[in-house]
Order: sequence, then structure tokens, then C-alpha cells
Amino acid sequence: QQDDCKPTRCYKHGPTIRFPFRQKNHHPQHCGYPGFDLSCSPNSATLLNLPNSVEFQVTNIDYTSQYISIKDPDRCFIRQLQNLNLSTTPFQFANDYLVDFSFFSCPSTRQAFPLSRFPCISGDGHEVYAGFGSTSTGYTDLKSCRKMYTVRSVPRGVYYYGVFHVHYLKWPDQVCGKCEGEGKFCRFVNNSNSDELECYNPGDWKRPLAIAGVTGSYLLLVILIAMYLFHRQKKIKREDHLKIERFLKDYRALKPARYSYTDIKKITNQFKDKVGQGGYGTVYRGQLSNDVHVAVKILNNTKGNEEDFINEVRIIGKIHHINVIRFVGYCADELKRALIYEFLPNDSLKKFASSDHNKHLLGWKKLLEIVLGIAKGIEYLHLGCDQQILHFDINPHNILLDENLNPKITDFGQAKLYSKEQSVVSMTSARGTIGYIAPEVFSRNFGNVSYKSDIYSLGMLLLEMVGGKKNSDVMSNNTNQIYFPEWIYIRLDSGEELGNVIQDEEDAKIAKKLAIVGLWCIQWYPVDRPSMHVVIQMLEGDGDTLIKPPNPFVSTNPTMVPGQASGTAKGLINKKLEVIVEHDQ
Ligand SMILES: Nc1ncnc2c1ncn2[C@@H]1O[C@H](COP(=O)(O)OP(=O)(O)OP(=O)(O)O)[C@@H](O)[C@H]1O
Repeated sequence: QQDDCKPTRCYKHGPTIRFPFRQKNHHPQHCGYPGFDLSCSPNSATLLNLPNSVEFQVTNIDYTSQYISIKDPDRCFIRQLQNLNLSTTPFQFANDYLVDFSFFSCPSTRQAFPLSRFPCISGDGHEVYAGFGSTSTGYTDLKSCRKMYTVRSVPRGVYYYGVFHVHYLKWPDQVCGKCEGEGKFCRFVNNSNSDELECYNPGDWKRPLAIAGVTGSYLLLVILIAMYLFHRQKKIKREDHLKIERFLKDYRALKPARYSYTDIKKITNQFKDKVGQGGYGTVYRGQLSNDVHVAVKILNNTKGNEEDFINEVRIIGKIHHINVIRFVGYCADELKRALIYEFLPNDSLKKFASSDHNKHLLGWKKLLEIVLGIAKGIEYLHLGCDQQILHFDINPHNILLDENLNPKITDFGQAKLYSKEQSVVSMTSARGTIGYIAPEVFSRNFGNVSYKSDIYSLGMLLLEMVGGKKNSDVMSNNTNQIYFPEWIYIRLDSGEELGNVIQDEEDAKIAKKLAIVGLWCIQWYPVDRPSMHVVIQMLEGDGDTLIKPPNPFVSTNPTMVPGQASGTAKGLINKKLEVIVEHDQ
């Protein structure tokens, strides 16, 4: 209800209209004291409406001093005086010197001097003059004039200052004088039309507005925050969705998929980044999406490669192990063939096998971890899949390292699948890399080909890591050069240190453990080699209880290898390789 009485103005700089005044047709009756009606003219002037249709323009309202400044809107103040009867209003002129004066209508031909002339109320053929008092007594010049009317108790200035002057009306002190004097506003008690007035703090009507304002702003803030949260949530959801989409795209890609050669060009950015060259092809770095980096091996278009291609896709395509490279896909567009793998940024183990400096950087502890990883990967291939997978080409080239130097077995071109029940497998041609091939793969005279052939290769890799020599060095023509696994055996036997990069006892212990395990793995006869499970146990144990294996380098029955002086490993490896055909067992 208080809002109904909110102060108003007729125009921006016009006087404020509030209790005891009210704006007619705007404020309800209770907002103003009786007789204090103001209205706004069509040209936005503030008008005081008094009885007898008297209207003054209000130029100012001084609520504290309780007076208003008035003037005639038509610039003829004097005209209003005829109908003005302030006794029926709450107002009276504020001027302390009030006078009565009378108006006279004189013929235009006559100058009623020294009376004041008021042209704004004069008419055709007559002039209006005014003189003090209620009669024409004393004014000799008014003989031919007619007295019109007398106004009483009007400010003397009306007479002297003509029609334009601003005059002041005041209202009785009891109407709000006390409140305004205290710096407060006033209103009817309970905002009703009762006669009783009360003072109130202007803040009181402002407070609800202020509260409304604060509540409004608060609400607006809450709405804005809610909108922000809603949009953020939507954005997060959209991002989540994109993330899932990206993941699914990558996931689809991680299930080995077939790619066209055009895809391959896109993935490798037109073969921009070559990362390696192998015997069967060139390797390029590529990217499937923002998250998946891949290595793309473009196979040489040479005869025999197709076997490796089929083998690789068939075998590695369906296995997953932390120590086996992840196969991403392949391309077989007519003669263009490619294999796509996860990208491994740390090159192959060869880098560390052949350099004391790199091995030093790696450290023996990490080396042990790597060897253990390879052993676990091989064990998985042998036992962890539907079929037994024999790799037949375990060597440092085929062990790649990821960003954390975790080893990953790669290159399944030589691998073969067998049923798990088969303890002995058939093989029609020698496979593998010279220096790492088990004797039985060359000749069944040394035993049957089986998973133990991979164990032999691992043993060779292990000894190479310990000895720091290239295994294939044994193929050099320098026959005086001692076969390096034998060199390791001799040093182990005599209790000498095993490498140049051993720094402390811990290193020495690991080197010794790796050497013993390696020598067990390269036992001449497969039956003497441990299974991968036992190899893992030996590598995980503390090494002190490990027993040195029998010397694998003593002469074996020379008749077993036709045309060869000795059946030792060195002799075998130095021999020209021949393919030995074996029948299925
Ligand atoms: N997945 C991979 N991530 C990163 N680099 C790789 C990857 N695969 C291969 N490379 C790089 O490419 C080189 C050649 O690899 P590739 O497998 O073709 O050759 P290799 O094993 O050395 O020889 P071969 O072809 O005779 O088996 C590797 O030495 C390595 O540096």
C-alpha cells in the first residue's frame, strides 16, 4: 500500500509530489491531505488545484519550511485573484504584508494614472486598473471608471510587481510541520484517510523498495548463476560426449582394423616421419587421432613377405599383454601392405644391449625389470592364449621399449601357432636371427623344437645384456675370439666381475643372477632348459640360492652334426645354416 504513495514528479526537474500533497489521478486519496491536490498539465507543469477552478503553477515545494512557490500558468496572476478564496483552502499567502485592492475598468482613452494597469485582464475599449483599498476614494482620476471588484488580503507585490511575479503560499504547521522538522516524512496513520497523522522515516518506504531491489538483484544473480551452471553442465556433458566419441573411435581403431592405402598416407602424414628401417620394411610414425600415436611399417614388396604379413596379422591381431606390442591394424591394398602398431618412443633393446654407455644409463635394476617383462610376455605367448604361440625370433631388435621403458615383444613374422597340448612342434624351415636360434631349430639331433626354443633365444638375449657384446660378433671370422656366453661362464666360474658398468654390490648381484639364468636358458639340450615359469621365478628370487648350471660349452657328440668338428654352440653358429626338414610328430 505504501508503494501507492511513492513520490512522483510531473517532469524530471519538477517539484516532488508527496504527502501532504498527492498527484490527482495518480495517487490514491489517502496519499494526500484534503485540499493538497496537484495535477500535471499536458505540458508537464505542476498545477495546484484550488476551489472555483483556480489553478496556479507550482514551481517549488519546500516541505520543511512548508510553502509552495506559485505563478499563473498564463502569466496573468491578477486574473486568478477574482475567484481566489484561500479561506476555503489550507493555504494562505506567505507574505506578511497583505493588502486589499480594487479593480477598475476605465475607457481606453483615459489614463488612470498613477494606478497600475493590467492589460492581461483588459478588453476592447477598456483598461483595467487597480488601486489599494476597497473604494475609489482618493483616486480623482477614476471618475469615469467603473469599479469591478475588490480582492482582500493579497500580497502587496501583486500590485507592484505585476503579473509575472512568483508568490508564495504556506500551509498550516499542524499538517506535517512536526515530522518535517524532525527530518521525517508524514502520512495518515495506517495509510488510511483518518485525520490522524504520523511521522515516519523516509527509509521506511524506501526499505521495501530497497529490499525488493536487493531481492531482485539477488534473484537475478541466482538466475545468472543457474544459467551459467546449466550452460557449463551442458558444455561438460557435450565434452564428455565428445570424449566418449573420441574414445570409441580410438577404441575401434585399437581393435585391429583394415585401413586403405589412402588412410595410411593420411595417418603417416604422407610418410613424413621415418623412424626406422628393418629387413622387411620401413617404419613411419603416424597418428590416428589426437590420442593414439602409431608406428606404420610399410612392407617391402618382395617375395616371401606375404607369409610374414599373414602370420603377423593372424597371430598378434588377437593378443593383448602389457609386454607384447599392441597391433592396431593393417593395410592390404593390392601390392601395398602395411602393419600398424602402437608407437613406442624408446627404440629397441638393441640400443642398450650393444652400448656400455646406454646400459649404464639404464642401470641394472631397470635391466632386470626389462628382462622380467620380456619373460612374462613370452610366458603369456606360450600359455596365456587359446593356442600356443612360439615366437622363434626373440632378440634385442624385437624388444621395443615404451615411454616408461617397459619392454614389448614385437615382430611376429616368424611366429607359429600350435595347439597347447603339443609339447613338440613341427617346423619345415629354420627360423630366427643368427646368434639367438636354438640348436634344435637347426637340427633335430639336439632335440625337438618346442617352446624351449624361445627360452634359448631369451637366454642369449639375457647373456648379451650382461656381457655387453653383440651376440652376432661370434659370427666374425676371428675364430680366436672367445664365444661370449662361454666368456661369461668362465668369469662366473672364476668369480670375476661380469661387466664394465657394475658399480656396486647390488649391480654385481643382479648381473650374476641374469648370467646364471641366461646360462640355464642356453643349455644345449632343450630338456635341460627351464620353463618360462621357472625362469620368471629365478629372476624374481634374490639370486643367492641359484645354482650355476652345467657348462653348456663342453663338446657334445660330434657325430650329431654332420660335417662339423664340434657340437658346441659356437661351432654350430659358425656353421653355414642349412634348412632341416622335419615331419610332424
Ligand atoms: N612400434 C614401434 N614404435 C616405434 N618405433 C618402431 C616401432 N616398430 C619399429 N620401430 C622402429 O623401426 C625400426 C625398424 O623396425 P623393424 O621391426 O622393421 O625392424 P627390425 O626388427 O630391426 O628388423 P626386421 O624387419 O628384420 O625384424 C626399429 O628398430 C624401431 O626403431
